[in-house]
Amino acid sequence: MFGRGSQLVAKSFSRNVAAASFQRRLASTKSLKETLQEVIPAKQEQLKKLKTEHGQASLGEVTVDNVIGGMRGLKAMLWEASVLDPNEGIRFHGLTIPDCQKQLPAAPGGKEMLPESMLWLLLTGQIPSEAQVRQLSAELAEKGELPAYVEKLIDSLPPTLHPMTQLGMGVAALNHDSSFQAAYEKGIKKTEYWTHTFEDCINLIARLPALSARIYHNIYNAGAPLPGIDKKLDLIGNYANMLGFANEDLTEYLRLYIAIHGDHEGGNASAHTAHLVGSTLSDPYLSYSAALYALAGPLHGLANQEVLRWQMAMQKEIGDEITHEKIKDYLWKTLKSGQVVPGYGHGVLRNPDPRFMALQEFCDARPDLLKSPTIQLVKQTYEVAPGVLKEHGKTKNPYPNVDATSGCVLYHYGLTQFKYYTVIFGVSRALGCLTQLVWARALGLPLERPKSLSMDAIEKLIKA
Ligand SMILES: CC(=O)SCCNC(=O)CCNC(=O)[C@H](O)C(C)(C)COP(=O)(O)OP(=O)(O)OC[C@H]1O[C@@H](n2cnc3c(N)ncnc32)[C@H](O)[C@@H]1OP(=O)(O)O
Ligand SMILES: O=C([O-])CC(=O)C(=O)O
Repeated sequence: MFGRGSQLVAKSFSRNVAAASFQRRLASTKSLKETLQEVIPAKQEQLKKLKTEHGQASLGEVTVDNVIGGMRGLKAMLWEASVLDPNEGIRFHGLTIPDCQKQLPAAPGGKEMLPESMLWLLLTGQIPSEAQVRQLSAELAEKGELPAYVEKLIDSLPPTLHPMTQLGMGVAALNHDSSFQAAYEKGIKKTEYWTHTFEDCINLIARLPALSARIYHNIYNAGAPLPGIDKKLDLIGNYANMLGFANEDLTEYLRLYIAIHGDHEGGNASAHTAHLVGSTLSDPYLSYSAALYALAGPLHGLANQEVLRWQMAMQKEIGDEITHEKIKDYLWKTLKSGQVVPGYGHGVLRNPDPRFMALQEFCDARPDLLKSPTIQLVKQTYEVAPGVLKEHGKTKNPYPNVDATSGCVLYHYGLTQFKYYTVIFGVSRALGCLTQLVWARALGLPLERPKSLSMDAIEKLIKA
């Protein structure tokens, strides 16, 4: 799929990062905040050097297409934790998803990397030791209870209100207790911004499972008991428990899902929104609440809900005897009616999404998932859709993105309420968005304010 040369360079780079990180993992017992404190000065120095030595270096020109085409391809944002390659997909501090699967600590008795481990990697660029991850899980459980006023707010919402609307409201309301906002009002120095931002980010990540589970409970499970936080469980062990799913396979799936959806460089709509809002020094709760409403759009995170809706409509129409020919006809019907095929295409990727591949591998390793009609239909659609989209000739990327499969596994395990699926994505994307907010404060990044142009102004510039 990729050039052999670039594959070898990528492999050796990833091995080097992996070896260095592994040594650190064996050695360190420092807390997340202490580790972060250690790595900040070198990054601050790197930024200073870039500014003073290369501030005027060009990274490419800006075309009219960039301006009117959703800024596609424009290199215009600093984002530290991950970089997306159009062909290879995402790397977190240089590590691919398989690298992370090998190196990041799992839950006791589990196999999948923990989102806590991914958070550690995103924030510090280092692989944590098991002891460090257990300590972080315990800290998150300790901080995970919702304040009573937020419980009351969520309980007062109509169950017909979309779960993503509820999640954004709950996250915004948590800013009542923002450490950053309180410290800013008191008048702290800029060098102290990051510690308060960090405190808010950790508190928010800790509280997302209880908030998200409460939303699920109120809408789909009212009347059933809602368990509290178990201080001995990891973040997602608790989330699954509070959702009412004690199934260990689903819990492992959620750990993998939430770890790999955590960050997708900075230009995606949710990450970019968090960064933009955060650049005004809005606190992490308000910044991430805004990001959630970008994630709730069907061209972005909500596509995982749309895939299920689309797939079920297809199944209803073509019946139980599913063939490639029938799927092909349904794909053409969707395209000819002017709709997009959800779960396919991407703003940057030009190959199948490695997150899609990782979730497919999870299914391939489990006979019950392989037998599931919902998951079989994902595979059959994957066998046909790229050909149809190529023939249709519009999309630059005819391959599946992560949303093509993520919800189908949830459906198989009994989490069938697909309007809820983007909330799970929202629990995950906090890892990357909040990491960047901490770094934006530690690096003193400025207010984001690009220049816009009217069409007349563009024409004037072209003539000049
Ligand atoms: C986690 C994530 O956010 S992953 C993305 C999730 N979203 C989806 O799966 C929704 C379906 N996909 C899409 O709508 C698009 O591929 C996007 C929004 C993801 C990317 O959009 P773009 O970067 O503009 O894609 P691209 O440059 O290939 O678009 C060119 C044309 O192909 C169309 N196209 C792109 N993907 C698809 C698709 N899956 N089905 C049909 N048409 C498509 C676009 O709508 C556009 O049409 P237009 O010229 O009439 O406006
Ligand atoms: O990168 C993007 O534009 C969309 C995406 O896949 C994500 O945010 O996970």
